[in-house]
Amino acid sequence: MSIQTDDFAPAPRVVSAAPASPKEEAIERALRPKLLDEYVGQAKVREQLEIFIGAARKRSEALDHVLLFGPPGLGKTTLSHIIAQELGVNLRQTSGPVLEKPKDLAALLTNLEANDVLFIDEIHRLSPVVEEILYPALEDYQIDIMIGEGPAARSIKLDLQPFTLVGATTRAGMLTNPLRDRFGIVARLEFYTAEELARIVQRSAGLLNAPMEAEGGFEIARRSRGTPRIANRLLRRVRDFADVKGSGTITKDIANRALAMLDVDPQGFDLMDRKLLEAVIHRFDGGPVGLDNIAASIGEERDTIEDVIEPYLIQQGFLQRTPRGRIATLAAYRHLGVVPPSSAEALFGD
Ligand SMILES: Nc1ncnc2c1ncn2[C@@H]1O[C@H](COP(=O)(O)OP(=O)(O)OP(=O)(O)O)[C@@H](O)[C@H]1O
Ligand SMILES: [Mg+2]
Repeated sequence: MSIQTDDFAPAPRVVSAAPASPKEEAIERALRPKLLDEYVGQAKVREQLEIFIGAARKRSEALDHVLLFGPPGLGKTTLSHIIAQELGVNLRQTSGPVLEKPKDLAALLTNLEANDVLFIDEIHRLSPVVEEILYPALEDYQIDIMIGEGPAARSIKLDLQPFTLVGATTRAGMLTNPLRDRFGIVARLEFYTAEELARIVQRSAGLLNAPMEAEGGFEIARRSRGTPRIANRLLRRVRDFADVKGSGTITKDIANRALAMLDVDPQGFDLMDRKLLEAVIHRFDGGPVGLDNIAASIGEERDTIEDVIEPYLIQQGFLQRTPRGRIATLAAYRHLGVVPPSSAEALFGD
């Protein structure tokens, strides 16, 4: 009998913001809003895009290049699809790490039709040689490609159709300046409010044919770390719980019990969040402590801490990022039921 390595894969973190599996990605696709009107929240970004897309359509021009940035699961990929849909053009999709050689990108670019959208996910991970090709493409819709090899090699210019690049990244800070400067529209996605997430959960429950009371939906929304991907994931787990332990309807009580079983606390924090706060408080006296020390202490990758765990803790005011390292705030002490030292009172008390 062969052993599948999957059997030993660690259980995915229930509130991790990355898609857990190909199956989850398929479900996500089904729940993805297709039009700007169905896209909940991010009012400012939506309003801007509505105007710019409307103008581009009216003039039958390509939309300006768009950079979308923000933590995982907030709707960057969703928005890129919506942009193409609203423009009424094709969407070609790729990602920074996939584009290894200049010719990979050249092939994509030369196949674009007029005003198409090219979506490059994880655009901060483009290799420098590929990025070089992109500059003239973005600016003048032209690329320089090398033909032949050795002494006979020469460079020729190719004209491209006008197109829109939509780049997505969790780390705007890691983009090179010349690349960032070439985006006419830069949109930062923010964490969603509980009310906005409640609307998303309500809509998804409808699509999944899951009976749900409003209060049950709100309980899920409130504990989803401001992230639609997590909201949709928790919804599916709570629905399972409702089917097995209840009558099938997602009530407030069912949601509470299911989320407790999943170790999601009333603040929406999971084990990793609490582990991080506990480490800062107990092992590093509340900080300031550097990222590498935190990473070693909780056995998590630096990048995961910076991209996935920290942003929400910081946004919620449980952690502060200072030049000297991370500091736990009074809210963090209170959340863990630890009496804060006087130094923390002095720093954060009012
Ligand atoms: N504004 C929104 N309204 C409704 N649903 C949303 C919204 N944003 C995201 N979602 C839902 O959340 C899921 C995850 O969103 P998406 O894949 O677009 O995130 P992402 O920002 O691209 O994440 P990553 O950084 O991991 O690529 C989508 O499948 C979609 O169902
Ligand atoms: Mg994405």
